[in-house]
Amino acid sequence: MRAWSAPDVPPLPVRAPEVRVHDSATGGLVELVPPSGVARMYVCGITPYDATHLGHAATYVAFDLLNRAWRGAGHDVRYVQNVTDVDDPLLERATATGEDWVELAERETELFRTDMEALRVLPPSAYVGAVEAIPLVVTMIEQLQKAGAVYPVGRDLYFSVTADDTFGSVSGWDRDQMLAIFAERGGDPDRPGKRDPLDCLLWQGEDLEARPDDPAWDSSLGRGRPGWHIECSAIARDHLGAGLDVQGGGSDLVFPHHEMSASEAQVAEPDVRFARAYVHAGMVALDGEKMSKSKGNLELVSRLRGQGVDPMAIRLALLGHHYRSDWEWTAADLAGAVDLLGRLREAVAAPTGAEAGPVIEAVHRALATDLDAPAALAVLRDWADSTLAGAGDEAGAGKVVADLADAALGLRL
Ligand SMILES: Nc1ncnc2c1ncn2[C@@H]1O[C@H](COS(=O)(=O)NC(=O)[C@@H](N)CS)[C@@H](O)[C@H]1O
Ligand SMILES: [Zn+2]
Repeated sequence: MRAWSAPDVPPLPVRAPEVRVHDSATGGLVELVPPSGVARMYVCGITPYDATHLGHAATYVAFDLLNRAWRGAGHDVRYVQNVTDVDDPLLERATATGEDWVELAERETELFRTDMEALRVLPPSAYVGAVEAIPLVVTMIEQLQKAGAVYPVGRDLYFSVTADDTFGSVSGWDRDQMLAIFAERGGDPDRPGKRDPLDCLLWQGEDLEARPDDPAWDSSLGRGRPGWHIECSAIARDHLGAGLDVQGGGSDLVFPHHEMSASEAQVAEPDVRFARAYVHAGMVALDGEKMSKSKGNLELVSRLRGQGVDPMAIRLALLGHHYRSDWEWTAADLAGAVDLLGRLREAVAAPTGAEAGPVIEAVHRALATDLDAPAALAVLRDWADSTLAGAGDEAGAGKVVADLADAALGLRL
């Protein structure tokens, strides 16, 4: 599947330090020096409807910071992202709005691409849809069958979580916590015939009585469609190989999605840990509740853009919050970002300014420390304030700071 066009990344005169990020599995900071020299990151993509809300945008900007921090430290990055272009929530939305589910997915994926371009998010090297990945999914399920980790319930196939003795190591949750949230996030703990309530769906067999409108594909497993978690295990393994550096997404994916994806991949490739770090972005709320499609409390990037809001002001507002924090989107947030954007642009346009060298070093250090964009913005704001107050006489400082803001933060000033 086509990704989107890449913004240019201006070269900087100095190399950034190696980046350390918080790993959900260990609860600590992990230094992400890619052993293979090429950083490999899988970030879960959208389920293409109600795109691109500001929660989506905040999460993809967060991983864009990691992508840029790796590049700033001199590493190439192989970044893979999926599109969950077949799954229950998408089919339900298509039915509810009377749309063809394929057209809905294509339209919303295209809107997402244009929003990512406007926000200057670097595109993935591979952008893979669940539908196009069905052969990869079937192959991985066949491997899991050989490992004895698959069993049927009716027409469907389930993954047996007891097949993986590291199950639970991504979230660190105990069974009660898992059981409490599993049903809310797509699980079916109470389905009769399952060996363990936490076992998850791998393949949903076609059932023309119960779900006559559902799409289905022929496979060695029979006619059906893939479950959610296995899609990411299979796409990541195929496009990045086992032992990738980061599996990423919003914090609502820690369990069951990333736990199950890792377990399935690890049973398929027992000797290698699926990812060296599991990185999760906080939840953005609106009107007091997490922005979510089911609640419909959404602010869309495209709506703001349609109102003439500069996408760089949207990006700046997102960067003002630490990527792991949960926070509330407000109009005041955006207004503050519009104002700061104006000040930064005025300062970098000044013929001389305060010394740029220390700004590069401080911004790089902030981002290398768990992607601390708010700290990086404070450095830029201080530089702009002193430059606009007439301090410093370094000719060309503005150009250097503008290149830094672009390369490290994706902000085109
Ligand atoms: N309110 C929110 N704040 C921050 N991130 C969010 C929010 N809502 C969703 N996300 C993140 O946005 C990404 C896409 O979410 S999604 O459209 O629901 N799609 C999925 O979660 C699956 N397609 C992943 S394979 C996920 O990483 C999710 O965690
Ligand atoms: Zn995923």
